[in-house]
Amino acid sequence: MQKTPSIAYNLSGWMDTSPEVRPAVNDNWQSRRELAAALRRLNTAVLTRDVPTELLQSVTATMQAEAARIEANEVVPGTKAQAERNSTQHGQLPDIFYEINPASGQSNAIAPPMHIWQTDGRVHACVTPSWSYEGPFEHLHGGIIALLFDQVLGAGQRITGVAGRTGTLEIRFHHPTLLNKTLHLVAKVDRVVGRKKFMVGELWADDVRTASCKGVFISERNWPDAIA
Ligand SMILES: CCCCC/C=C\C/C=C\C/C=C\C/C=C\CCCC(=O)SCCNC(=O)CCNC(=O)[C@H](O)C(C)(C)COP(=O)(O)OP(=O)(O)OC[C@H]1O[C@@H](n2cnc3c(N)ncnc32)[C@H](O)[C@@H]1OP(=O)(O)O
Repeated sequence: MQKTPSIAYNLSGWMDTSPEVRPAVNDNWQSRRELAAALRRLNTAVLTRDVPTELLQSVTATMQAEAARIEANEVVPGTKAQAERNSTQHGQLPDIFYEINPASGQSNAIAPPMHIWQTDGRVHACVTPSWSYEGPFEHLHGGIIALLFDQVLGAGQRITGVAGRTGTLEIRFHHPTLLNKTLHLVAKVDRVVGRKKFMVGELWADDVRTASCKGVFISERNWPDAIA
């Protein structure tokens, strides 16, 4: 039997329709974005500077104390729990998804963060991975490329109207992908066969296609249309 769509799980409105990152939904999320940006900066600085041991130890002590101050607050673990709070501070599911996703979340310090938008039946994305994402010397880690593709193809499947999980991702790495450069991704639905959505995508650095991806996403059984 079809589940009754719950407003709390409606993701519509999650994806942008323009290359502009949307403003945070409130001051709390704006502050989280700024903290995430500071954490990314700190991480990249630690990885790319010749830092004296004493300074590293001092910063560690400060950061441990700051982490404890944050941890002293009420625990709200994960997208679902955050959405169920349904408060002005926590926002609705699309807002939360936009902020905390590990590939595109503006408020998630481990996200590069990639920005995704939909136009003309395709999904586009741009991202500028820093030194924090290095794999081979001076180039982007292949596992991070897989993350970016999973997210962009996963976002693109919503064009079909039904959400699903990643079944298979197949990536071909054509050329090394430079760091600290704005990359563009594009994805579209190739075909739909039953519950299987076959997606295709490409990663571009300027006019060089550095990787391409095919993905199969399996529509959720009995999942309400509202999740798409
Ligand atoms: C909570 C669900 C909602 C998910 C939310 C996702 C997106 C929301 C939408 C928009 C949001 C925006 C961005 C996207 C965000 C994130 C994207 C990343 C998503 C992920 O990162 S997600 C984590 C990694 N992912 C998993 O953790 C999956 C683990 N796994 C399973 O949960 C099952 O394994 C499943 C569901 C895959 C299938 O299970 P099932 O029981 O529903 O399917 P079943 O066996 O009935 O097969 C039906 C037909 O699919 C074929 N088939 C089966 N498995 C296949 C496979 N792996 N590859 C290719 N084809 C496959 C069969 O061959 C058959 O084909 P045929 O009909 O022709 O016989």
